[in-house]
Amino acid sequence: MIPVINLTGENAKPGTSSWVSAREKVKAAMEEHGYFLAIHDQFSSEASAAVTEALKEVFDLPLEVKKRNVSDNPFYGYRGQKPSMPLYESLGVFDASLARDIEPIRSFTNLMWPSGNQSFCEIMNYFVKKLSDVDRMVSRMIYESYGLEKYYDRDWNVESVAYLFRMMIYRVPGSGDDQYSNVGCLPHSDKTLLTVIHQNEVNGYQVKTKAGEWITVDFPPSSLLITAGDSLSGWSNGRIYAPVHQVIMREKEARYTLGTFSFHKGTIQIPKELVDDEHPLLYKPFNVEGLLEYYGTEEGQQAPDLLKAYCGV
Ligand SMILES: O=C(O)CCC(=O)C(=O)O
Ligand SMILES: [Fe+2]
Repeated sequence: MIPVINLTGENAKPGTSSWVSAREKVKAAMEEHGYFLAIHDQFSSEASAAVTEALKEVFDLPLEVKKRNVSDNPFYGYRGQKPSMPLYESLGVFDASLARDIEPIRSFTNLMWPSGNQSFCEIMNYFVKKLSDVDRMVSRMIYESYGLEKYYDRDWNVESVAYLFRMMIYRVPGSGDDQYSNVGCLPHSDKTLLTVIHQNEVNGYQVKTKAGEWITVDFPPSSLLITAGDSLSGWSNGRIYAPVHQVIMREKEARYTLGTFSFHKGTIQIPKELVDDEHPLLYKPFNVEGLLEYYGTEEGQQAPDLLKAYCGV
């Protein structure tokens, strides 16, 4: 039911026949489900344990310290204390150069611990690199699978794609102000191109199928969840599905996750190759700032199909 794709070994080597077959599986999963679990051999269980410890350490800091994590965009900084999501808190680091440069993570670390925290900085930087590498591998596969590799370097480079890095905690139900809520995260689709999530061993992520059924995603060890967002769905002229998902906490331990969220910095325009009689143009050119802004409005919140309401033809 849940697509699982191996992105290790030959499958991760562009040009090999294994890569081509993995690529076709990625395309099929993204069109049918809008997400898949990637099997990935790069995280040792020690690295996963270390990053979970680091997440505990940062979320254990006093609220006023976490609230120093502010951003111009309300979606990119500290989020928490929301009555509708009493178990949830998250911290964000936004910077285009995140994948190549330790500086944004270092300045976030220094904001949380003015006297420094080298091990936190190193483990987060390691994960940001790995997750954004997977984002780049998967996006390359998607471009190739549509025969659009000629646009890949133009579209998915350090100038055009920005990575938001987000750390998240979902506390055990009963531990928040609302004793009865098990809502970790309310239903939504991501506004990203792609989202890549790593979790500790606690499940809770649920995704809604096209048929409207909720399924809980059970992450195998060392796996990553790759989800398509509205930006990529729009770019693909609706071929790729951006699934609605939520987090429901049913376990006795907190769930810790971290993820990279890729955003296109300029205007997204559907490639002409993806428009034909069978696939008439669905969206006008759009940008993600505008989409996020519209999402924040009353009208955007009510829209049954956000992208269509925002920039539908
Ligand atoms: O933490 C997770 O598993 C998912 C979080 C999520 O859906 C989001 O931040 O958009
Ligand atoms: Fe999400």
